[in-house]
Amino acid sequence: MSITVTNITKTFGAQKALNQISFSVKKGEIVGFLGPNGAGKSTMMRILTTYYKADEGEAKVNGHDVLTSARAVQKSIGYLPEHNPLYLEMFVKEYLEYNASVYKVSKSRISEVIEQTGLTPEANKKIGQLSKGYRQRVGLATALLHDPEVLILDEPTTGLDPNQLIEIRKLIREIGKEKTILLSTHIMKEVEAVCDRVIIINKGELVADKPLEELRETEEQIIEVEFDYRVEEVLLNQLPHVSKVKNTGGFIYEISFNTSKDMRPEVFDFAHDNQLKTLQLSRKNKNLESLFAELTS
Ligand SMILES: Nc1ncnc2c1ncn2[C@@H]1O[C@H](COP(=O)(O)OP(=O)(O)OP(=O)(O)O)[C@@H](O)[C@H]1O
Repeated sequence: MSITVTNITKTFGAQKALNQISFSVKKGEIVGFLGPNGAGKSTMMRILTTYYKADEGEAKVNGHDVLTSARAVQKSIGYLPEHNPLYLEMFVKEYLEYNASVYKVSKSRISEVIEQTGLTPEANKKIGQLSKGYRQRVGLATALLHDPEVLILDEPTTGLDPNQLIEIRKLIREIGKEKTILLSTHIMKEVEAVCDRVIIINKGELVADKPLEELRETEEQIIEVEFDYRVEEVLLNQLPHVSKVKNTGGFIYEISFNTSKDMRPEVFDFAHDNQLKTLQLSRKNKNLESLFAELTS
């Protein structure tokens, strides 16, 4: 395992930012760490990168304990913090050389990461002159300098325009062929585009840990229907394959079914048989977005 987290708890004053969190990340996996604002994502990442100490529990990176072997953990990890701190007055190459000297990294490695992160045309520019997307590349290049096995990326695409977003995601996928990556984000599309697995946390609690493949293959579908009058939920629960019925306001219902068969005609017939009018009817497959909404609302 590249990362193992066991029952980690972290409290700030009276607030529990993380409560008994456990998960692991296998070598070579790209795992999305998803959660609403304040869920505890950055706190978990700071514990893994040895910036914060947990109150309870154990965390290991490449088998090294974050508390007792902090140096070995730092050597194994490349970290791109949420607010990527860069010296805007420095030239790209100069900045990487400066960081390389801290890590005692060879000159040839600097050229390697410049090429790998697509920075070659910008290498002689000042960081302050770069677009946000290229500044993120500088952050990624810095995180990669000492050739760590594990990368921890805290919201790496925040504030990027749609083109830069695609480019950076492509780059992360490329890097992910060789490294283990834990990547935090608010963006579900990002997880779907880049990750093998998703971990969702909400208010410091782990609420889901699922392979993306499982979500893609799910047979669950949700039908949103609006009738012209109130319906008892017990009646809707009698429809075949129903797993859940939820009134989302007014006479609108969200009905979940466990089947790949299109259930819209059944719902339509149900309305007709019960002298109801169907004002609107739509079907969506259960995806990461609906799972996230269900688990964090
Ligand atoms: N150094 C700190 N001192 C006090 N409270 C903190 C500190 N760091 C984090 N917190 C609190 O812990 C909770 C979790 O914060 P964290 O930054 O880990 O969330 P997050 O999931 O990364 O959020 P976001 O998506 O907004 O970046 C928040 O309520 C935050 O205010």
